[in-house]
Amino acid sequence: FVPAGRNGVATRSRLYVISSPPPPPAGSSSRTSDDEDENEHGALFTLDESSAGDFFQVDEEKEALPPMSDRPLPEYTNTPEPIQEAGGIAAEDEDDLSFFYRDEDDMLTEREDRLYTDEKGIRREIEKCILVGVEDLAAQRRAKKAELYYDPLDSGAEAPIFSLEESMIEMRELVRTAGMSLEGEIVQRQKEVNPKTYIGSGKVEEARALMDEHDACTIVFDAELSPGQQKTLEKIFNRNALQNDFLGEDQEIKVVDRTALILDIFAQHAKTREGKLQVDLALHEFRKPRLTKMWTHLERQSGAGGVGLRGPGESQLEIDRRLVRDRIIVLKKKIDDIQKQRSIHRRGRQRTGLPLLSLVGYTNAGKSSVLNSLTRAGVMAESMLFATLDPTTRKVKLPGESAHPEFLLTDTVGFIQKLPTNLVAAFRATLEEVEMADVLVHVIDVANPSWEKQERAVRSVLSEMGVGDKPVVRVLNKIDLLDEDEAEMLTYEAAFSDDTVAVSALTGEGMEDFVVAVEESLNSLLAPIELVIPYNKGQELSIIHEQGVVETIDYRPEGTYVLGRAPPAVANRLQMYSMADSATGDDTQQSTNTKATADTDDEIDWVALGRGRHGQD
Ligand SMILES: Nc1nc2c(ncn2[C@@H]2O[C@H](COP(=O)(O)OP(=O)(O)OP(=O)(O)O)[C@@H](O)[C@H]2O)c(=O)[nH]1
Ligand SMILES: [Mg+2]
Repeated sequence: FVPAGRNGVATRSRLYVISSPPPPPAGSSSRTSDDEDENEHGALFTLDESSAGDFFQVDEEKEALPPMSDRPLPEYTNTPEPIQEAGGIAAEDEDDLSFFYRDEDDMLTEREDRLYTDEKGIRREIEKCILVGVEDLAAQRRAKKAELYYDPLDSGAEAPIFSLEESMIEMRELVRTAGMSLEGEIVQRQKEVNPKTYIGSGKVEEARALMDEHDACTIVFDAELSPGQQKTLEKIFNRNALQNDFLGEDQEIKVVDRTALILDIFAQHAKTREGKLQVDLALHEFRKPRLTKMWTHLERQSGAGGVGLRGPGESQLEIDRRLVRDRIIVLKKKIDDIQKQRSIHRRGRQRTGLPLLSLVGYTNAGKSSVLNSLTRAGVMAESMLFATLDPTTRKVKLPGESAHPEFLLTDTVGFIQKLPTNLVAAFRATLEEVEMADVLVHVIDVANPSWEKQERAVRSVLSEMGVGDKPVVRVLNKIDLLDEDEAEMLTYEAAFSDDTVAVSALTGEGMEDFVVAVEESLNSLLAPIELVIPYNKGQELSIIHEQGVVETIDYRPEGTYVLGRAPPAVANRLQMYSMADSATGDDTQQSTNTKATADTDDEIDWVALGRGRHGQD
């Protein structure tokens, strides 16, 4: 069994190490945990060992963190000055005053106001909306051209452009996930965008009439609206609303664009403290430029109630701006602190060292289901977009005589086309997991008619992130939903490809192939060796056995001949026994000894790996 954090072995892969470890379950061979799944519900990830079956075993512990209220309060230098103000923003003020005593629990409750609980205790949506789809004909034409020159092997390929219908299907799903009821749709095909209202004035009228007809209070645009466009549209719709007076006094028509809709879903799904802080930051960044434009009704010198609490000549708008600005500073600071904590955990994982695989893929592709099917980790898998927002890592043990009996698998947030970059940036933590991974597992929902475009959209994000050249295992998921011919075709295609497997995470079909593909991808991280090891260096031989793969072994007079693969650091260290100088092949001589030392920082702890296997033997 491997003691966590052996000295002198620097590793590339990482394992979460708990700072104050709970007692390991009986039979556990190493100590692992996830710093990320700090969860308010505590018991989201339950593990049913008995159901893990013969095939996969799960080794999992959960970090035992004290409840938030019991933890020491961090010190902040950027404390915003307390502001008290009567009127509409009182809640914000209160939040600022007690900022350090309660925050994450009270954040992001805005959404709740739009839901109500019925007599059976079920939450129901009250928000009716209509959806506006816009097809940019010029962009579509460009896309068609690009399609002609599309090179499937170019990992840096540009993101594909989804057709109007494909995009609308996705938007309907997003609207549903956000908890609204979709009452009607309007589409416009246009050559250029109307700078004031995005869509043409005729379409605005049409939308108004449709909203009128259905008593809808929200209009969702499948586009990124500028703050100015949003303001103009809101003005137009609300003027009409007031004239028709069907919404009552305090309800206003909201104009929501794609970014705002996705942010709303993120806000509803954020579970961990870090996730909530990140979403809150993204929301504030989103609102900041809209403050001036959108909330012009706040733009007045506030009267009663502000005495002593306002800076000289500060208007309501200035106060609002200051509140948002201060909040952004504090949120950033808090997130920074968590990131520091995270890097401590990461160093711990690096010491223990197991290969790290990261699940990536379009939202709803089945990433969490793949993780579940492998580990029965009980990660929430739901038929909604962006069910997962926080990275969750599990240790997976493979069966039998495997060179890589254990690895870590991280579930991450899903990608979506046209995702604004500032939103992506808000999920730095998740993206870091992807950057750190040795191998990416790209899960693709082949039951979705747009799966090829979705796959390309993901690949273009990956290459933007600079991880486009990491080894990838392509998982064609949900084959159970395809008709027989289609399923057969994809399975056939996968059988001819080293890095592609066709599976159903739901039924477990093809998961054995997945495991083999993972093994192969991990093997690709090993360097080929051909050595003759003197008999007095028997220890070196066992290291190769443990950490690498031995293909041929032969006992010769001068020592043991070994042909196989080993981690690059081991291969480099044993280079003095290399057969490279002799006439037989030269594939071990790929780096010098000096490089070997430089490389060690970047290494996987294969000793841990090998011993893990021997522990099972
Ligand atoms: N029929 C079928 N459904 C599947 C399969 N894999 C996943 N699903 C379903 O697809 C939905 C989405 O699965 P998730 O595992 O939550 O997908 P995800 O990629 O983690 O999604 P996000 O976290 O929201 O990005 C769930 O309803 C799953 O039950 C499969 O192989 N077959
Ligand atoms: Mg998920």
